[in-house]
Amino acid sequence: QADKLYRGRDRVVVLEAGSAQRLLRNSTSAWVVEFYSSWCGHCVNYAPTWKALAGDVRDWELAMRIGVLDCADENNFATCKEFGIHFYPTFRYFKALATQFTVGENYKGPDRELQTVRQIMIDFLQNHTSENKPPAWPELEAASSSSILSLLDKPQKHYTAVVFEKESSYVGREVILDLMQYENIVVKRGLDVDQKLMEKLGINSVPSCYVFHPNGSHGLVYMQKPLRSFFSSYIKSLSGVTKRLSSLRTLPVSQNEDTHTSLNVWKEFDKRKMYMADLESGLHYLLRVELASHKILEGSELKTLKDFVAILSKLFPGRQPVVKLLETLQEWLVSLPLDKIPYDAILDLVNNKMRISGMFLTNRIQWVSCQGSKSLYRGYPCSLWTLFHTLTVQAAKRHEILVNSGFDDSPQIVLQVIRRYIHHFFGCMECAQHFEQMAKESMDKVETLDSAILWLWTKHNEVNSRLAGAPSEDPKFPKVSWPNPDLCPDCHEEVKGLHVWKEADVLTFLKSHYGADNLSYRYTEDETKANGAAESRGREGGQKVTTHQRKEDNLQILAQNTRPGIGEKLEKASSLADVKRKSGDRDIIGPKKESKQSVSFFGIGFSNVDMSLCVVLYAASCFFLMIMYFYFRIRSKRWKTRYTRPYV
Ligand SMILES: Cc1cc2nc3c(=O)[nH]c(=O)nc-3n(C[C@H](O)[C@H](O)[C@H](O)COP(=O)(O)OP(=O)(O)OC[C@H]3O[C@@H](n4cnc5c(N)ncnc54)[C@H](O)[C@@H]3O)c2cc1C
Repeated sequence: QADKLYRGRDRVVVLEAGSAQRLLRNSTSAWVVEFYSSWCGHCVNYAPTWKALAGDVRDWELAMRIGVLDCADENNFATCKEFGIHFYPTFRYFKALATQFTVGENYKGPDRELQTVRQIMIDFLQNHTSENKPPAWPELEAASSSSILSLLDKPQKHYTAVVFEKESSYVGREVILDLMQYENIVVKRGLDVDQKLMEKLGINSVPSCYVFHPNGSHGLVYMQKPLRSFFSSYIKSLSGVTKRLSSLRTLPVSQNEDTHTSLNVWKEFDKRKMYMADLESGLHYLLRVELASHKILEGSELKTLKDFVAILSKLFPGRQPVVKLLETLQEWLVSLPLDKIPYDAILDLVNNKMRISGMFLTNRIQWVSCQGSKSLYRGYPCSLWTLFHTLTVQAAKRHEILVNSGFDDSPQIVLQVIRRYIHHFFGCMECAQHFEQMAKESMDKVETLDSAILWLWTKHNEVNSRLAGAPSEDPKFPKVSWPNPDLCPDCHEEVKGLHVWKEADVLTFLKSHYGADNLSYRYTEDETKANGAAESRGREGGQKVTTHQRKEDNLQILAQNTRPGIGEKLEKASSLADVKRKSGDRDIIGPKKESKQSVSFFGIGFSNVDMSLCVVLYAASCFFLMIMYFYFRIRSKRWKTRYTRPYV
């Protein structure tokens, strides 16, 4: 709990999967919610502003509440998907008294400064119609001159404070909301347009505050500075103006004080190694959370997904079930004659259909070399960098595989696909913008696959130096130029007292660090499955093996399960794949050795399940033949005795 970005005392309501919809629907207050991700550096950096805003408008909570929802928390994945959150942070407004589920309205302010957000909150409150405006809300519209004049020399039950200001000013409305939970006071907003009224009350400058006392006296209040805080605190200090008791028992501030007791046990690791648990956890997040937030994929998004999965299927140095899953997904995407794909169909394939056939990717997050000293640090972006570096290294080692698989011979091929992935799908929008800027400057100049490895390394170091010292930096893992001398002494040199990188040595180091041989399978979901991994390390050798018969089954099952129209096309895709297979148009890369789980006869691959079925069928047919044999033997004996019995 201590390492969460937001806590109850921050006055921000921490929404969770179970509470979000319930609190946001039919609420008597409007809401502004930040959907954030604890791995997103910008969200971490912005947290102090969001907390400060929540503290600043704490008296407005009967009209508007400030919430947060952590989309990096596994429990909230589905909820963030329901709200259609693609990028972090995303700010959404929710109107009060909404009877239906809504995904809210996007924040459209020019910046995210505290004051701008506060003013847009007021605009949003004023956008409520008479039907969805709770009766307890104060009036934010300017009062008419006549209603203000009617207060003169007339005793009332309570104070009335009028903040005179320009039409464009927000001070009056802010003071009204600051005082909305106080009794014995009504605050109104007056505009400086009625010069006669202004002269009558002796107001020469705006904003100014004019107070009508219960005893009928009234007068202009002298303020040292005409600021919201000065007006509000003066009015709150008037004798008899007190906070309503019911307001003191405010709405629940946060549900999360006692929840989230996830016990993150520190995992010891070797910083010289790469961990499969990081790669698989990152891949799980990428496929099941980041991409899954896009309901339908089409156009350049779909093309990017296809290319990215194709690169992964050729270069991911994973365990066999994972590699098979990627290969099958790639084949499925390629053979699909659709220009739009509902992402749920992909999820169904990955989560259900493939699993039946033994293709499997963990659905648990286990950060090892990407774990942070607190849960708000590191994690997914660290695993994504690791994956990207691995792909550039694998591309250089296994270039011919890419070319044989129909990729163009460009040395930038992997970098360009990574660039498009980041542009379309990476949840941290600011990160994507920075990366695009770097790519625009120099990615096109990359001329060899080795320089692609070095390009990514250089750019990653640029990001490291930009982020050094930022609040998102994990103190236990400071952002430094990498690899440091401790990791790679050969990579460093001094020329005339100045540090220089020895790029040839850096390249050798990167190839070794991000090579499949440097992968540790410790902490993977089932370490025993690592024998599959040892086999798949042979992928660096890049040999062809047989493909999966189950792909066609998957397509057929999917065809039955998806929408009409898409179903038909999926069936066609199935037969297309069949034609492709018969014509020998296949080029799937797999383990060097034939795995224990896959046996090949006449170019057709059989899994353990296939083999077991064969054995069962074989045994059943033997059994059946035996029964037939004995049956006919007994019949023939009876027949013989009947016909050979002598006549009497
Ligand atoms: C494409 C991309 C762009 C990003 N842009 C931003 C941004 O603009 N602003 C922001 O706040 N956050 C950004 N992030 C996130 C940020 O870079 C870090 O990933 C995050 O802060 C977690 O940092 P970390 O300490 O885990 O190390 P990371 O920087 O994530 O590095 C992960 C691991 O890679 C290795 N490594 C470090 N440097 C290099 C290198 N130069 N070459 C090869 N390997 C290396 C180390 O083993 C390190 O532990 C971006 C992430 C990605 C994937």
